[in-house]
Amino acid sequence: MHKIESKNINFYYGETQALHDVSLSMKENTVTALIGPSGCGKSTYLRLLNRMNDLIDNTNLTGSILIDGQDIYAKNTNVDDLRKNVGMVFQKPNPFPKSIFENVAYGLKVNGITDKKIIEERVITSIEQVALWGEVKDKLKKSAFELSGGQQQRLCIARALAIQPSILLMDEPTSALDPISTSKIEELIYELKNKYTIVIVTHNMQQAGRVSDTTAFFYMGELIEYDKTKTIFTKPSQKQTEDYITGRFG
Ligand SMILES: Nc1ncnc2c1ncn2[C@@H]1O[C@H](COP(=O)(O)OP(=O)(O)OP(=O)(O)O)[C@@H](O)[C@H]1O
Repeated sequence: MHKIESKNINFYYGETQALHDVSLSMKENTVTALIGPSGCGKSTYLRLLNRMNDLIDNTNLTGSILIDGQDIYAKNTNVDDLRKNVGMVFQKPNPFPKSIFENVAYGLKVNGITDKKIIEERVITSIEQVALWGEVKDKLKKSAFELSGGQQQRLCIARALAIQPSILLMDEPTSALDPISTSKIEELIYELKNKYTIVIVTHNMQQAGRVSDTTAFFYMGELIEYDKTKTIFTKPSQKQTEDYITGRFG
């Protein structure tokens, strides 16, 4: 069974169809990169996986998305539980105006965890998981805004991990970061796939090549090609994929 299975997805913003008959499935503990030129539907697809598009008015979805075999758009789906299971990290680091500790503890508290010891343990584990502990252990009470952009992004990943998701969605997580921070996040993604299933939108082809097991190439709302990353970058079967990865358009 696939961890994520989407079948015949069509998605509309009002009259505009943003995704056309997309079927895409991902195995557990893998990293999948979504690539393609601007406006091709990558983020739209990503946001369907934790129902973030529900927050936009006048949208319509047909087709089905199963996570662990359950239809996430079924009437009885609890969207809060879904979003706990499917964490998300955005393009720009978006820490809350709170301390480093509170940023990571926040989601736990919102989800009803009150035991201080459990909160502390989870905060520490999550910060360790993103390889940030050494850099922040002496200033957990300081504002998260005092961290560098790269540290803030790792903190946001820790915040997402603290609520123990099994899937992590990342929408261009390094596009606002310098090369050193970017490589730290890439190393982290590589480590995290042992425990999580990761889907990452990236404009950076080298990054897709470095971090992902499989790559999906989207063009104008269609999934043109989906294969092992190595195959996509060395022997794509579609001309459009080849043109894109060789920089002929996009
Ligand atoms: N909130 C929205 N309302 C209306 N149309 C939207 C909305 N968000 C995206 N779209 C449209 O849907 C299409 C796909 O957009 P999407 O953001 O998914 O593409 P993308 O591949 O992620 O692009 P980028 O790489 O530039 O982020 C585009 O035509 C876009 O204009």
